[in-house]
Amino acid sequence: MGALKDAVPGAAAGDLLRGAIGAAMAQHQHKHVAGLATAAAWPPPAGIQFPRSVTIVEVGPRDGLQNEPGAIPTSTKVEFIDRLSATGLPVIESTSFVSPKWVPQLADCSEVMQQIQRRAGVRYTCLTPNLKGFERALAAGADEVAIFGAASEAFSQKNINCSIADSLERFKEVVAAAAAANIPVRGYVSCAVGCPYSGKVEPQQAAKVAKALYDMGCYEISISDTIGVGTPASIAAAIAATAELVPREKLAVHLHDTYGQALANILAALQMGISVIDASVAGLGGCPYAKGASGNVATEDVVYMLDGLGIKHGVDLAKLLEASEFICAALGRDNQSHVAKALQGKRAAAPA
Ligand SMILES: CC(C)(COP(=O)([O-])OP(=O)([O-])OC[C@H]1O[C@@H](n2cnc3c(N)ncnc32)[C@H](O)[C@@H]1OP(=O)([O-])[O-])[C@@H](O)C(=O)NCCC(=O)NCCSC(=O)C[C@@](C)(O)CC(=O)[O-]
Repeated sequence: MGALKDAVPGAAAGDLLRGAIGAAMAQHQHKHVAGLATAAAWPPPAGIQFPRSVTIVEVGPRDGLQNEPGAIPTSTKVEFIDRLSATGLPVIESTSFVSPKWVPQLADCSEVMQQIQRRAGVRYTCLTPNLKGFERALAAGADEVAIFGAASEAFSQKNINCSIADSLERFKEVVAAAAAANIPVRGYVSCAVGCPYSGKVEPQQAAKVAKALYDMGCYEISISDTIGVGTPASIAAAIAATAELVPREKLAVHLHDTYGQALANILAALQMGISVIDASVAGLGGCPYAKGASGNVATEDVVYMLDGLGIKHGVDLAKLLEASEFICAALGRDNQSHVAKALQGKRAAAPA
């Protein structure tokens, strides 16, 4: 928030909190950021291969907001999603249809889905833990839903109040209802390398749950480091074990950055052929039922790294920065993206 206030001399905090950065200011920022080059692309060193293009799944409006301490107006969430839609991001996980008693921050999920301005080519997706959640998501116009299993029994109990086996039975109902409604279902395997309650998770355990989700009909499985304890070695082990049971091209990664390993872990995943990456603008995020978990890898940082690697992603970094500054101002939060901070610093130093 500090950086944005500095960029807008005289702006009252209340103005920033209430909402929209004005269109004129957004244009001004865009012009300045657009003038700041992103990473120059270098060819990969001999013997190292990366995917030619990557799909970024933006989880900021869901994962990023579910753990916020203060109330966030529905209009702020809607504007955040609409700004993200304008960046070229192809998938925006917009909210969760979970119990409002468990995640009060997303209790306005139906209103959010009904009020966003849908942009052609963008998939607006939602988390659904059970049939009730799926039915609500369908009624609210979700393009796609995600079910979220865990590789750790303890986390499954804390997060969705049932065992892994029971969760898989519930998810089958969601997948069947989604198939009948022609809605694609994505699957998460949370705590794929570490659990806040039971510690280290074996790669085979993550792989087993991933296979169960894939076999029941999920079109993609996101291997998730919920508490950000993974390193390139443990993430690679989870991917390798899972890829023995689920086609590699059906795998994604969802990496929190608690220990500052997320970008390194993504690089390892890219080298293993993974081409779908979850990320959260400004590094927002965290699970209310995983104590100590910090935000996801920042989308801006992922975009910058992909640019440097010459990997296509379709996201406009300048517009992403606008969305990122908007939500940080609305939440009164510092931006956790290194790239956002660097670009803000450059902009502040640039002649007017
Ligand atoms: C799964 C439940 C519902 C079980 O919760 P429960 O208490 O065992 O469920 P219940 O069936 O007994 O229902 C309790 C109440 O919730 C209602 N209810 C039940 N379901 C719904 C629904 N879908 N929508 C709205 N309301 C619902 C239900 O109707 C009832 O209402 P009451 O009769 O008391 O008034 C609960 O534990 C829950 O909602 N958990 C979600 C927690 C959550 O969202 N955690 C954060 C997700 S992030 C994550 O998991 C990791 C991920 C995906 O980001 C990947 C990563 O970062 O690693």
